[in-house]
Amino acid sequence: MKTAIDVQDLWKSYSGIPAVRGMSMRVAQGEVFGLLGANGAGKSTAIECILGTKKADRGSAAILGLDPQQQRSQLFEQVGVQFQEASYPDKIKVGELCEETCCLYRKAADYHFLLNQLGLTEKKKNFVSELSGGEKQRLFIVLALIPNPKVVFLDELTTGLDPRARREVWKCLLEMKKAGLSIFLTSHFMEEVELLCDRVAVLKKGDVVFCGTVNEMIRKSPYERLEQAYLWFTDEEEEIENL
Ligand SMILES: Nc1ncnc2c1ncn2[C@@H]1O[C@H](COP(=O)(O)OP(=O)(O)OP(=O)(O)O)[C@@H](O)[C@H]1O
Repeated sequence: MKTAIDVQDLWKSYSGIPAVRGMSMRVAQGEVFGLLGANGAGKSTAIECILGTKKADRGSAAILGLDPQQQRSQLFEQVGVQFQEASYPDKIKVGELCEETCCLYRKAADYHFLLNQLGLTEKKKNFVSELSGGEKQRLFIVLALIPNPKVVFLDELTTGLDPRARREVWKCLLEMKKAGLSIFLTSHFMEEVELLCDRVAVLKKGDVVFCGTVNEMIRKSPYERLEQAYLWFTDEEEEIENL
C-alpha cells in the first residue's frame, strides 16, 4: 500500500520543554488516521511539524513522498488543511472566499460543486460571519478540498458543534473517505473516531503510547469501550469511574 504520510522520530520542544517526543507513524493512501490525546498532549504541534509550518528539532516527515520544508509549493498543490483556529475576514462572502482560495491553486476544484456537495449553495452570497458553527465547519471542508488534494489535515473539525451539525460533518467526511482521500484528523470525540478512523495513535505528553486500530486499542486495554480504553492509555483512570 502506498504511503501518504511518513513520520520518523519527530521531536519538538518549546523553550526546552518537549511537546512531541520521538513520534513515528505511517499513514497509507486512502486511510483515515486519527491522532488522539488530551489538551496539550502535542497534537497540533505534531501536525504543524508534519506540514512544515513549524520546524521540528529532530526527525523527518514526508507527505506523498515530499519534504514539507524543501518542497512546499509542490506539496501545497496536493494537501488540504483546516486549522483549529482558522480565521477569515468577517466582511467576506462565502463565494468570494472560495474564489480567492481557488486563485491560489493551479488545478483548483469547481467550488460551486463542492458548495453543493456540502449543502452550502444557498449560502454563497452570505458573509462568512453569518454562518452557523456547523455551516462554517462545512465551509472549512470546502476550502480544504479546493486544491483537489490527495491528503487532508483536519484539526478538531467538529469541536464546538451540536450533535446534529457534527453528524452532518461526519457524513461529509465519510463521502471523502469513500472517494479515497487520505485524512489525518485530531478529535476529542470517541464516537467520531470509531465511526471514521481506520487507525489511531494516542499521544500522552508528547509520547505515542498506542498506534493501531480502534479494536486493537480496546483489546490492549482492560476495558470494552473506546472511551474507557482511551482514558486508560492516557492515564486518566479516575475519569473511567464516572463513565
Ligand atoms: N508556540 C508555543 N510556545 C510555547 N509552548 C507551546 C506553543 N505551542 C504549544 N505549546 C505547548 O506545547 C504543548 C502541546 O501543545 P499542542 O497545542 O500541540 O497540544 P494539543 O494536543 O494540540 O492540545 P489541544 O487538544 O488543547 O489543542 C502544550 O503544553 C502547549 O502549552
